[in-house]
Amino acid sequence: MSQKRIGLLFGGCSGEHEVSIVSAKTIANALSQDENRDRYQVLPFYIRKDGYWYSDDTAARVLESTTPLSTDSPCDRTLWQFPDSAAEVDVWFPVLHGPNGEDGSIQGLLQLMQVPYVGSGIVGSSVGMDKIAMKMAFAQAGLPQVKYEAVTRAQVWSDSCVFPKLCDDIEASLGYPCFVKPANLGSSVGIAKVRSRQELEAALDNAASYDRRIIVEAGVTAREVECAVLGNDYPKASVVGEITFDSDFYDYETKYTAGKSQLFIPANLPEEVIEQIRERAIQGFQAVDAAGEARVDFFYIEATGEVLINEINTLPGFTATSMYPQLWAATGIPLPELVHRLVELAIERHP
Ligand SMILES: Nc1ncnc2c1ncn2[C@@H]1O[C@H](COP(=O)(O)OP(=O)(O)OP(=O)(O)O)[C@@H](O)[C@H]1O
Ligand SMILES: C[C@@H](N)C(=O)O
Ligand SMILES: [Mg+2]
Ligand SMILES: [Mg+2]
Repeated sequence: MSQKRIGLLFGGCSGEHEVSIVSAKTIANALSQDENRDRYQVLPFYIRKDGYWYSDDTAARVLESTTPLSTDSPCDRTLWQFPDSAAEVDVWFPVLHGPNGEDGSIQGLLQLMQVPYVGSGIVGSSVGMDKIAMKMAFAQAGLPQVKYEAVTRAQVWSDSCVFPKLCDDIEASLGYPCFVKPANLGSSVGIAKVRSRQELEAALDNAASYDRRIIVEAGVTAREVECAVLGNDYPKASVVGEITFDSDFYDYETKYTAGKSQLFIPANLPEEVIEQIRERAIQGFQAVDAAGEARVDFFYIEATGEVLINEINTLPGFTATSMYPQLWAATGIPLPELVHRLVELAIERHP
């Protein structure tokens, strides 16, 4: 059996660049472990923060050191010249979180290349990434979620009385605390929990620096639970996991600093709640037309028994503190088997 060449794409023009490198390292190791050693040859492709592609030794060095390349030095290719070895890839494995990687951009490029790629297609990626579009799709599927308002950068950075009126409306409809988020990001980058008018104004201004689309959500006091999904047309849900932490919310530092959060897998929840979460994870996956992999995040409000869908991540993290691989390991699919299945699902979807 000849080895398949897996084009591992990581880095990217995204606020989650650093997380992507760490996730990609985990996946590269898993693709080279056990039976995967005979199945796959990993070709690393690193996308610098300014969009230039690097392969071979340079990409391998970034992966090994988990240190991004500086954008100060010029690249000897143009933005549209891909490394020659890109033509040798049998299956692409994007491990790019956030804008330009999880939002349908790279999926469009890979689709044009006519080479199978892991994960969601263009629609699933873009609808899953944009929290406003995602919530509309979830609402259409009848999935309960928090109350929210959609905002544009133009409203936030307007010269007139539009901005004060916008803040009045948010205060009236959502109250405090509320969460301000760039619509297209992840790892809590650009997210703020706000408790006052002054914080709201600052948070909207900050979110507008990341994205022209912004979402503001009513804050809930809830347990945070996550469920992993795997599959194409017949997706399966993993066991459910819970995250606890002492910080104000599950922010970037809490997510990626060892010891700042605790994961409980499986979550200690009533059986009917677990089943509801697993069912809704699959409904959320299908509502945005996701494929391959996704992690669906929920709020469980213990006092009322409500389960609210928070979001879907169509390119979930694979860092040491990330839930997706741990949820599958606890469900009986160890990491090398998981990445193998993801490659097989890519081939099934793009025969
Ligand atoms: N409406 C809300 N009420 C209470 N807490 C919230 C709310 N929205 C977000 N949070 C807090 O902020 C965290 C990050 O939110 P969210 O999952 O939407 O962001 P993200 O950047 O897409 O994260 P990731 O992709 O890394 O999971 C949540 O895990 C939770 O701790
Ligand atoms: C990578 C990060 N956005 C996650 O959802 O795990
Ligand atoms: Mg997310
Ligand atoms: Mg989340």
